[in-house]
Amino acid sequence: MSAPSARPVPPRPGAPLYDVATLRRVEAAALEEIGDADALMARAGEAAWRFACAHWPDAKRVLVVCGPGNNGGDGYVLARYAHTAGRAVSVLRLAAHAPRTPEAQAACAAFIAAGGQVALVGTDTLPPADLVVDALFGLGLTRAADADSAALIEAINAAGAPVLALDVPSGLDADRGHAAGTAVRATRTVQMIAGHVGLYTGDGPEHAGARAVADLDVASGCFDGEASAARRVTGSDLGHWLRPRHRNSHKGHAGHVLCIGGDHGTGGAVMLAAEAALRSGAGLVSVGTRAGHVPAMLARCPEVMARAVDTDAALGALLDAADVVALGPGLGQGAWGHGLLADVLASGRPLVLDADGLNLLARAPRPLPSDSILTPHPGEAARLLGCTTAEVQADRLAALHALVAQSGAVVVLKGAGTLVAAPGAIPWLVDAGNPGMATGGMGDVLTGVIAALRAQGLAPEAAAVCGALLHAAAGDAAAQAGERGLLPRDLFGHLRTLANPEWPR
Ligand SMILES: NC(=O)C1=CN([C@@H]2O[C@H](COP(=O)(O)OP(=O)(O)OC[C@H]3O[C@@H](n4cnc5c(N)ncnc54)[C@H](O)[C@@H]3O)[C@@H](O)[C@H]2O)[C@@H](O)CC1
Ligand SMILES: [K+]
Repeated sequence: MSAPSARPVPPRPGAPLYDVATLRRVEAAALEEIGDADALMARAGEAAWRFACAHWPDAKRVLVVCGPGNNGGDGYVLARYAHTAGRAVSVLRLAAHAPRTPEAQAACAAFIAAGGQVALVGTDTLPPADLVVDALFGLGLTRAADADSAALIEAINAAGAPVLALDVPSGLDADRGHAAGTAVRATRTVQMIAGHVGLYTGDGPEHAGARAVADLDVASGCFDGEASAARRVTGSDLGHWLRPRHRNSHKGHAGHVLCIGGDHGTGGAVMLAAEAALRSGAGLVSVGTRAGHVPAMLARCPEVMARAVDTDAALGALLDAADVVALGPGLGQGAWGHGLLADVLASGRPLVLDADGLNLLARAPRPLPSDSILTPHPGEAARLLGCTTAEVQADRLAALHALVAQSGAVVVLKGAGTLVAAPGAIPWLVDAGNPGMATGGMGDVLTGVIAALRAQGLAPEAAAVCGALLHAAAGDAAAQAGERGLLPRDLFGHLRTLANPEWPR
């Protein structure tokens, strides 16, 4: 009799996202293969029109704002389809934005030949419309929008109609996810050929709205030899990492997490991390904290083994028993926290470092165990890098790479479009989470989740990305009841549910 087949392993998760330089090369390869630049633009404009019809089938008055480049060209093609379909189409452009490329000029001429009209627009209020199509700037944006373009973008945002952005919401940097000046706030964005990394992190999600990709039938061979800038994962990818437990599991198999932190006045932080670790499947969770917080910890969660760590001996015993240490929530930056960090680093235990653990590291940089995980928010990242939070947010991917290079660790850069990277690996982008999660204590929960997954045997990179995803997905589930007022502890029940994806038995 043959052995029962192994449970199916899903393919490597994540959809590739690309930077502009790579998309330009892919586009060039596609143009070479197709042999006709107008044909690719025709596909883009037609795909965008089909997308508009699918989402706004009843839009009678369609306003298309065209810029000077090929993004504007896509807009002229869409306008021709809309006009031919009998919609009331207005194409508007700034006087300075006459089509400059041969393809855009041809698309504009074809629209006019079909009976369409192009009007010059000032920077004042736009005429009423049921749908505004933003074809002002795409991948070719090279600097913050000039004054007239910025005013036009403001007019699009104030139009009071749904906005469909072609390829990129105009004004957004498609690599960095940064809106240096003003940028279109789209209802939806249809990206051409492949996903653009900047639409998924930083300012990107806010400006792009719901994102889709029109692949324009570009052959997969056009991507040969091209690396993605990031891999996008969503809650449906959790099953890749969260396998069912073996029937004969015992608590020793699920690992022992030690959470350390909770200086005077911030005891709740380490309690949140500890409970999150239990709800994410850690077999045992210990807490080392200030003596005054031990009774509250035990009252809140009797499954936790809470100890005062006011002496080195007490900490040593806890460290000996731990598989993974989560250090930082509520730690403070005083002598107590400083001493704990030094002792934990000396122990060489696998480490998840957060909050004041990171701030102490920024003040006194030192080597970390090679399998450490750091979970900075943009402010902590800025302190580690010696720059401003705004500089981190202006180029989150660059900040992520710099943190990995600096620390040699796996880094989770939190914020909208959380990024995760290990040394030498393509970053992960977590496409989940919501603004309701901008609440004190939410990061402490993430620390506990990641530590628990690490303790259950996931390698550092896997624990970090799966943990960030599990945390964000739990936040989304909790936000079903509303984003405002969402508390970190509202995630606990959802962590438990989502940590157990359905698997055929
Ligand atoms: N080449 C092709 O056949 C295809 C092109 N596509 C479209 O083409 C777009 C890229 O076209 P382009 O490379 O022409 O670039 P864009 O159309 O994005 O913009 C380039 C133009 O905007 C000007 N510009 C850039 N930044 C500015 C600023 N801050 N203020 C004022 N003017 C500014 C540039 O001088 C240039 O004239 C893509 O985003 C996509 O929409 C895709 O549809 C795929 C096919
Ligand atoms: K655009």
